Formats: sequence, C-alpha cells, structure tokens
Amino acid sequence: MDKKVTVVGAGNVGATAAQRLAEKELCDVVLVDIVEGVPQGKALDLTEAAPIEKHDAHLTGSNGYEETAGSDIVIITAGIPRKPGMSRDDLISTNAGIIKSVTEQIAKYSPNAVLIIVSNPLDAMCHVAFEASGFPKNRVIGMAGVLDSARFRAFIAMELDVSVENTHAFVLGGHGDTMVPLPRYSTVAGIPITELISKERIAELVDRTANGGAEIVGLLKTGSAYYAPASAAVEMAESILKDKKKVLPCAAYLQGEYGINDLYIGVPVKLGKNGVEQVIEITLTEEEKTALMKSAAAVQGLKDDLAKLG
Ligand SMILES: NC(=O)c1ccc[n+]([C@@H]2O[C@H](COP(=O)([O-])OP(=O)(O)OC[C@H]3O[C@@H](n4cnc5c(N)ncnc54)[C@H](O)[C@@H]3O)[C@@H](O)[C@H]2O)c1
Ligand SMILES: O=C(O)C[C@H](O)C(=O)O
Repeated sequence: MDKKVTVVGAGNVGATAAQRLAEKELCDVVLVDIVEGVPQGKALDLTEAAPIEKHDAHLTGSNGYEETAGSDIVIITAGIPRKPGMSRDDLISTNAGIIKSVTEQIAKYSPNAVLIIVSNPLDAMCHVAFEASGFPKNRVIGMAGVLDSARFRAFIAMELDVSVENTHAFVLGGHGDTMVPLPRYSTVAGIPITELISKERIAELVDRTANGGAEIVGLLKTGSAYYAPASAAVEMAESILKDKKKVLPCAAYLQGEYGINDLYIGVPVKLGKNGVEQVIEITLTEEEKTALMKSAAAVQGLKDDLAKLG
C-alpha cells in the first residue's frame, strides 16, 4: 500500500482498528505495544487472515518506534481503560504519562503525521499529545464525536425501525458526562428526529447516548467498548488518507470558534489530507450553547488538572 498508519496500543481498540484498516485495504499497518510479543503476534495473526479476507495490506508488530517511521497517520490507543464504577477522568494521571512518552517517540519518527488520539480522558489526552508533539493544531485530533454520534444513530434506528444508513446525528462537546447530543441536527433521511420521536423519548435516547460508554463498561466488566470506537477512528483515518473531506464531529483545538479558546472539544470539522481543514460553526440555541459551555468548563478543569500533574 502507498499509505502507512501506525496504531499505538495493540489492545482491544488498537488491534480492532488495525484489522479494520487492513481489511478495508486503506494502508499498511504498524502495531506498537509495550508488551513483548503482543503486537507481533496480533500482526502475524491478522496477516494470516489476509488470504481469506482478500487484502494485501502489510501488518507489522513492534515494541519500538523505528518501524513506524514516515507514518501518514498515527492512531494512539495506548493506556488503561476504565472499569465499572470509574469515570474516564479517573484515568488522567496514568494515561497522561503514557500519551506523553508515546507522542514524543511518534513525533521523532513521523514528524509529518496526523495524530488521531483515542485514549481517555479523550479531550485532556489531546492536550497532552498536542503539547508533546509540537505539531500544528490541524494535525492533532481526538476521536469521540464519531463514536458518540454513531451510538445516537444506532439508538434512533432501533427506535424507528429504519436503516442505520438513513440516520445522521450530531454530538458536540467533551467526551465525558457533559457531552451534548443535538436532536435538532439529528435526522432520518433529512427529517429532524424532533418530527418523528416524542420529546420524552428523545430525552431518553440522548441520555443513553451520553452514558453509552458506561453502559458497555457495565456489561463487559473488564474493560470498555472497542468495536465501535475502532470503527470511528478508522472512519476518521479513511477521510484523511483519501482526502475525502468528510464533515465529522471530532475533538479539535479551538481558538475563538464557538467562543471557546485554547481548548480541545468536540465540534464538526472537515477532515482531509491536512487533518482538520475547517472547523464548522453551527448556530446553537441558548440551551445548546449553555450545555456546550458547561462541557467546555469540564474539559478546562481537566486541562488545569494536567498542569498540576506537571
Ligand atoms: N475516545 C474514545 O471514544 C474511546 C473509546 C474506547 C476506548 N478509549 C480509550 O482507549 C484506551 C485503550 O482502550 P482499550 O480498550 O484498547 O484498552 P486495552 O487495555 O485493551 O489496550 C491498551 C493497550 O495499551 C498498551 N500500552 C500501555 N502503555 C503503553 C505504552 N507506553 N506504549 C504502548 N502501548 C502501551 C497496553 O499494553 C494495552 O495493550 C483507553 O484509555 C480507553 O479508555 C477511548
Ligand atoms: O467509556 C469508556 O470508558 C470508553 C469510551 O470512552 C467509550 O465511550 O466507549
């Protein structure tokens, strides 16, 4: 393949993302993890599936970074997931250290890459990677909104018994308890769901979406969601690799947009070969604005915690 993507963290999200990238024949994939043998074993296993899955992507596993050199995109999933009873924010001190050291290595070997951050707490980890890489803001992006809106889309399709392909949904804000699903901008074949589903029922679907991560953690008990998160990261990677310029909700570094400054938060962006090519500002009602500002305040709190961690 003429494109190369590194996935750091060969655990649940990372290995599933590697599988999807290869099976869609988007790129060659380098899987990196600190555990000896795991990235090598998973890359070999995926390579042995290739004749059956009919793809020619090359997969390599490594415990170092030399093999990652010259990557077009790096998806960072390294770190610990939460367990039942924990919030994503409880992961901040452990994962900040991991993301900092991983990003420094990545920046050294792939100075022109676009980084897609997955590790939690997502918006805070974007700040860590942004600072540790020294990359411009358009090349450090967080994955959360694509996942959160896919969850909302799945719940809308289940509610109305329609194809998921007919559904569109928007979720703004930080990837935490204060995320902001936007029913007015969520549609079925272009029809706003506010025309199709009662207010009370929409409120329930919004609540289920905002708690979608915790719902899966409660079921799995030993970790968090990975199939949908991997799909979401790969949709972002595909838009960048193919310069598709899809408009997707992603965590982007805002400098004045939506009245928010110097903060990573989920907003609609255009994703192309340069990463974030445009932040799209949509009109919000007073209620939606208040919810977004509350979410921004929560992310700012985590950013302040990072500064204290040093
Ligand atoms: N943004 C989102 O929407 C979203 C969705 C799902 C998961 N997540 C987050 O992604 C992270 C990974 O989740 P998972 O389910 O894949 O966890 P996992 O435990 O299955 O995998 C994590 C992997 O990271 C590796 N790792 C740890 N430190 C490392 C380092 N310094 N260098 C390289 N690899 C390292 C571990 O060995 C492990 O294999 C978690 O923080 C989780 O909360 C975020
Ligand atoms: O909920 C988690 O801890 C993982 C992830 O952020 C998710 O939304 O599935």
